[in-house]
Amino acid sequence: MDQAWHIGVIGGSGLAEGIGLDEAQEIAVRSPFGEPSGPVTTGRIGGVRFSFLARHGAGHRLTPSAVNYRANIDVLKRCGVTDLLALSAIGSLREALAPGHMIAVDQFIDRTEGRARSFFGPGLVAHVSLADPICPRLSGLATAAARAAGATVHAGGCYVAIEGPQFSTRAESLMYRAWGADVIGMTAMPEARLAREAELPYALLGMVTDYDAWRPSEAGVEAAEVFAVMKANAARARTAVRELARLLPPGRSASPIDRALDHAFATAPGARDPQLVARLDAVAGRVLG
Ligand SMILES: CSC[C@H]1O[C@H](OP(=O)(O)O)[C@H](O)[C@@H]1O
Ligand SMILES: Nc1ncnc2[nH]cnc12
Repeated sequence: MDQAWHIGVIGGSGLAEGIGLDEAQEIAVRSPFGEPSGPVTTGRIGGVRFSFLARHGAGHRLTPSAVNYRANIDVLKRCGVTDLLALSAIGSLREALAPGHMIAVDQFIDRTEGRARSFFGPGLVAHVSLADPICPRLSGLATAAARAAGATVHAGGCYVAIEGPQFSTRAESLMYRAWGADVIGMTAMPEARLAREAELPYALLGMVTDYDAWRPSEAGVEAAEVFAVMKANAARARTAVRELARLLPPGRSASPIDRALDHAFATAPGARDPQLVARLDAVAGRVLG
């Protein structure tokens, strides 16, 4: 039987003020994985439930490396989110992806270092599939929603996630292009990995803010450029979320991602660490009981 949609939205740079939910309520949700970036704002658009979390916290306090991605995903799962839409500022590695455009990415290259990238570990080993890290259904709906909001939207593309906080050197920027990456950012990994472990279909709508550092005749990206383009496009991103609410089919049919953990566990039931299992009550309660 179909269930009700409950869309989680993680707002990135330029979207810390939220997405404009009706009947909005701010709730502090605790996580066994530590401090999330801030409270969750939960509310409605039309008949659809949404929960919003500002990735870098109120006032953009957290660096991409300091964001507790595990706690963020955990609290959204605890709120009952069924699907997760990430909104991010991204640099472009392709001429055709111009500042002001949006892109619904569908692949990742992960160059981040030292971030907690799994809910699982010693005492409960799990391996989920990440071949197709993006949910095609949610991504398709987000693409249509962004187009309905008036944006030029590119469907599909590869996002390389760097550790930051510095932007890339010209040599790195050229190397990522040669690797086949189309856009660059600092936050989608490990966010997308963790969403899959938490059985949350994940899509990422990126707002192109700059051409990074690969164009020979141009200076490399500066933060001011990113903030200015984001400021100019934040309203459109919010409209895209409202359009998404309008475009969602009335009921949510099951997704294979809802069962990503079905065959993922390597550790035998009797060998599992009860403390870790307890921490996983929200993320993996469906399979761990
Ligand atoms: C402000 S420029 C770099 C910053 O912007 C992006 O953040 P987010 O993905 O949360 O929108 C990028 O990944 C960096 O964290
Ligand atoms: N060029 C860039 N590199 C990394 N993250 C970004 N976010 C926005 N533009 C970026």
